Amino acid sequence: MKIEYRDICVRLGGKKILHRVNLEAESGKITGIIGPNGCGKSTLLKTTLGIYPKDSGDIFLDGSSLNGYSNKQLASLYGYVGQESSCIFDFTVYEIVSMAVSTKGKKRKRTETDIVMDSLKRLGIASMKDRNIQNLSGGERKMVFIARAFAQNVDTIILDEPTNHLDIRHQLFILDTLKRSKKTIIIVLHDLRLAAHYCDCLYLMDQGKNVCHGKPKEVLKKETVRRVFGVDGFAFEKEDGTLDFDLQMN
Ligand SMILES: Nc1ncnc2c1ncn2[C@@H]1O[C@H](COP(=O)(O)OP(=O)(O)OP(=O)(O)O)[C@@H](O)[C@H]1O
Repeated sequence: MKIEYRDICVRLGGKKILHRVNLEAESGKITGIIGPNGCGKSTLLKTTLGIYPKDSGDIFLDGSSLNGYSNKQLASLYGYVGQESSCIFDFTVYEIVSMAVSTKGKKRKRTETDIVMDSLKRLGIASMKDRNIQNLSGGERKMVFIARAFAQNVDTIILDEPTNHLDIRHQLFILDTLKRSKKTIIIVLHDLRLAAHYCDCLYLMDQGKNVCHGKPKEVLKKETVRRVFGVDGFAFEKEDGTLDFDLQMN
């Protein structure tokens, strides 16, 4: 599915946070959102689910406006993995993931157990199924919430810094899993190396506005990186054709 954010304006606590932000996420591609702390990345994602109301602007799914959809309807359209992965209730990993499996109005060939276990296996955490979510580490919890997004069995997954709390092996594993899924992925990333390597398209934001977008090599140019992040770095193509990011540290 293709998602388009058109001219999204958001005001929070009387302050304008997003100023006519645009974004298009193509079907089956990974679209990354990057930008300094506080520039509005999470706010944009939260408008997708109606967590924050829009002042103006609209979001379209495959060309149809989602204006007027309830938060519940919006939540059923996307898998969402927020920054927070804490849970105050005593649920097992299995129970958390099973909450995403919708039984309403769908004739399913697979049982709830199949769907939950497939999602846990996909994330390599099937052995944790009976553990209390509260007793897991931050990284383990993050994996559970990503498994839950897969169990929802929707075309689009939206993730806010999913690599947060994960060790480097799991960061790569998660991004490889998302890439292989061929779903429409919108992802906020801080690590510009991961953004350059894994994203098909990047949107750079600053101070609640779009700065530029395009292929990682076009966005992560030396001048742009210096202007927006205040550091020296740039994306470059390696011999095998994949992209990397060179951060110069003095
Ligand atoms: N509920 C809220 N009420 C008032 N201001 C808010 C609220 N949520 C976020 N903000 C402000 O909106 C701005 C954008 O925040 P947001 O969390 O979207 O940034 P971000 O780009 O995701 O940052 P980070 O990279 O640090 O996660 C910040 O200045 C933040 O303080």
